[in-house]
Amino acid sequence: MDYEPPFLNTYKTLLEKSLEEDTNLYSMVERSDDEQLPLIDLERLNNEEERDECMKEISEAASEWGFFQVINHGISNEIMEMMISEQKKLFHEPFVNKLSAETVFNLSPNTYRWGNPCATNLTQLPWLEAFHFSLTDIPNMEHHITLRAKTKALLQNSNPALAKIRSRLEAFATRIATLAENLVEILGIKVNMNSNHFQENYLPQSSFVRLNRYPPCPISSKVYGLLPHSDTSFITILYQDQIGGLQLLKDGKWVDVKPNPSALVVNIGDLFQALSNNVYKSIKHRVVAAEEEERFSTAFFYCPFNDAVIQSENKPALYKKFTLREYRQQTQQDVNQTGDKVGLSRFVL
Ligand SMILES: O=C(O)CCC(=O)C(=O)O
Ligand SMILES: [Fe+2]
Repeated sequence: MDYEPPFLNTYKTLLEKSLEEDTNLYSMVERSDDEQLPLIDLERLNNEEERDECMKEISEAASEWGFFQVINHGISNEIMEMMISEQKKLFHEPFVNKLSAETVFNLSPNTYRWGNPCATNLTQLPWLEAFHFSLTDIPNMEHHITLRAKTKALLQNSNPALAKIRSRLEAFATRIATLAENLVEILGIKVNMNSNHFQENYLPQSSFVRLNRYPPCPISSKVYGLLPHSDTSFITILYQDQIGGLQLLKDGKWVDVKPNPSALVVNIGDLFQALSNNVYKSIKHRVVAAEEEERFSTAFFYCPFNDAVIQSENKPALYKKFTLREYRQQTQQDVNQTGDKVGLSRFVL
């Protein structure tokens, strides 16, 4: 198919080396079938009698699981379906169009990514392609298109999916940012932050929307769809299609996050774990590669601006204060040197 990134060709040497070993990546840590991820009905926040109980469930899920699902979250099925269908069209554009999207649409470098050019063995190779959009890039896409009005027809012919996705991204990001703001405010109250803390200190202009596609994978027991990781964000909100594959680590076992068409998955990121002094947990998660079917997910990473200072009000503080910029520099350095991001443990006092 002309839209598939050339995984097999590009990573031929890695594949040949590792195929000789008879390992199954997923049998190394046990899976748990009996754990049920909390499912929270946000409609209850609008009911005076149930509001407090609902807030309590949200913060308990964030500290016990670091993950929960929400329904009645205010983002209509229509918005989600339009986003996903546009996302599909985008990923089904010829591979060369996806590669040239950054230049044509004036996007930040590394918006489109696939695989891992630094992988030295198969376990470091995510079987994934993604568009990682900075929120500040989305309006610029329009600007750029307008500026090049004369060539617009040409652009739309060569890459109609990207020309159209801007409005879908905007509708999705605006609504999901409101949900993120409501959730962090609720979570913040439970760890003694005043209700405007996020608005006053972090103005989240540097949030991201990430569109993920997991291509069918002929060697699905040997690679991850997405490697085990924690998110850097305050919180992440994710919509996944019905294929399944997302798993989170709980008490040393991998737990499936079963798809639910009405639910969004919320998880705590590293920054909120630090800000809450470990009350809330940024939990490792991964995606299992699937053999037959492609899988789509859409993630919103609620992040502060780069110079925002992350420091907990709770005493005694467990982490040094740091800025998001410092955190990113450290994790990048660790990834380059060790292949792993290391993360918050670098900032422990
Ligand atoms: O695709 C998924 O289900 C998870 C995606 C994810 O964890 C991420 O993009 O950080
Ligand atoms: Fe993630």
